[in-house]
Amino acid sequence: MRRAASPPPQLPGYRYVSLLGAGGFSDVFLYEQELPRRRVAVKVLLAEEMTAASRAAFVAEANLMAQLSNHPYIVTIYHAAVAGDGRPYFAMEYCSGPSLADRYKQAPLSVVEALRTGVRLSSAIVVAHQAGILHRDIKPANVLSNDYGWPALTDFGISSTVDDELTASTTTLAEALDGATDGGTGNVGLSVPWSPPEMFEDYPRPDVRSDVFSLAATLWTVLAGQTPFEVRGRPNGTLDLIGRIERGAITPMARDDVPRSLLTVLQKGMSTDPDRRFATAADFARALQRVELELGYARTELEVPNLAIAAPAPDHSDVTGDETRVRSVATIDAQAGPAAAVPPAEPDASSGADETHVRTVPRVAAQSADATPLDETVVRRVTPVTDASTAASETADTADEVPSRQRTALMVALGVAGVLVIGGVVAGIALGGGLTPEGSTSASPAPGGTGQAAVVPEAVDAPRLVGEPSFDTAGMTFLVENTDPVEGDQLVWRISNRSSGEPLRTLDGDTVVVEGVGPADGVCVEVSVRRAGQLSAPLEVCAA
Ligand SMILES: Nc1ncnc2c1ncn2[C@@H]1O[C@H](COP(=O)(O)OP(=O)(O)OP(=O)(O)O)[C@@H](O)[C@H]1O
Repeated sequence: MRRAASPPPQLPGYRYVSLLGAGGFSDVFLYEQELPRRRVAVKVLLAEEMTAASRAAFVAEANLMAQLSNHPYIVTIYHAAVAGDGRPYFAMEYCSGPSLADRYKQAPLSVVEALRTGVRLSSAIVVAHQAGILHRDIKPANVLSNDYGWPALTDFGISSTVDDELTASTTTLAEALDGATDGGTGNVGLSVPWSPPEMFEDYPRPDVRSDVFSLAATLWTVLAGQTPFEVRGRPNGTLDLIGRIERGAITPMARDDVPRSLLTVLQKGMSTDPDRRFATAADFARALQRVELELGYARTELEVPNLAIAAPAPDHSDVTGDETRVRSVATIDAQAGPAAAVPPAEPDASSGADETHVRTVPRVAAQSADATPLDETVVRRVTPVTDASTAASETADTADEVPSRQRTALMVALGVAGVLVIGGVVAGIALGGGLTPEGSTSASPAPGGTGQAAVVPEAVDAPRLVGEPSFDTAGMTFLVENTDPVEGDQLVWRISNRSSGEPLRTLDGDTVVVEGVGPADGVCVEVSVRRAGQLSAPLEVCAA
């Protein structure tokens, strides 16, 4: 149940106009800024939520949004301060149009608009992921629209959640259910309809694919006019929804103008198994673009500044045989930037096909997608990886560590205004780059807007290769050694040059086996030591 709004604070330089909405921890008001004169939305933390943790989370939300604010499809933050009554607030772009939730409840979106919106939102998500930020609460209500009708992603309140805040707002599932028995309109379960199944684990490990799921579920919702796991005429309480989400029981779309290819893309985006989803939001966007081309619509550009994303090989995996084959999408142009972005490492044509290249990647600063020379030494972007994020990437091989879904033990954290949050710290992410050298500085700040103090850890030595890689029917095999082991260390690896979004796997032992890889496949593997959430510089082993 929505509470009464708090009184709007007196803000020097701003004149209060009206209430825009009341959230769980904050109110949002419309003000008129005097200079420059414009309308702004001001989000104010509630007086009763002024714990250190809530304040930190609030500041973190402002910082995360500010970090992404230049993006055309992310709400712009203008200013943050503390009001005279002691409440922190931030002023942001006023989005005068309806949210996607308002829209779809009025009438489902047309296919062309859903596609365009999907690509635009994907670009916002790509940029967030590139900066190491998972949104974690993508849903129609968090997609506002501005004066031009463009979508504007907002509400990074969950993204910035820190441990303390979760502690402060954690309750049991039973308590949560009290407020969420009506299929997504309850006080607590508002985000359940768009949440991926991994969020219902005892120890959720969301990663970029979790945001892909929520994005696909959001598009499904605006097309269907209802959430994807809701069944009209049947109970749609939180447990009903969670059960269907875990089973992947998407309710068939009750309209016949949505092409099968689009349904297939959205279904793939909502796969129960994260490995079966699109690996990145960019991949998801490309699939939507292919549908646009298939239908003869103009392709919506993916607005990802200064980042060239190589065109995928034509991907027909998400279309079925009885439909029009889609054309592959050309390379998404980089915005004007200082230099070309760094393509994935190519096998060196000058070297023998059977040669195996082994090199330790030097410690480098994280690089934005610009100005990186294509030389032999450093050829990949590096993005921040936190312990939570790296764990998040380990979908396959951490099953032993993660108890199976035990709903009775499931603890549910209540986020702002009924958002269901399950999980711990802000999840940073690894996206399309190499493993992050521990201690490297980052062009894109790590998800440091969490309100947590930055810690500069001790350097962790890269592992070393023992002997030479060998190849047999199993694939490529090689041995690595943690040269300076500390209790709790783990070796982690992933293929580094195949596509963005390759999962990071924990090595059980010291032998890396890359299945199905032959000596001439040009596959590179990076191996790092993970210690207390930090990764060493990677050892890179390439079959080229
Ligand atoms: N920039 C904005 N322009 C216009 N309206 C806004 C803006 N930001 C938020 N609102 C409105 O204010 C209300 C609350 O905003 P928001 O969702 O960010 O708060 P919250 O406390 O995080 O809520 P929730 O618990 O739903 O996440 C919503 O109805 C939203 O539509």
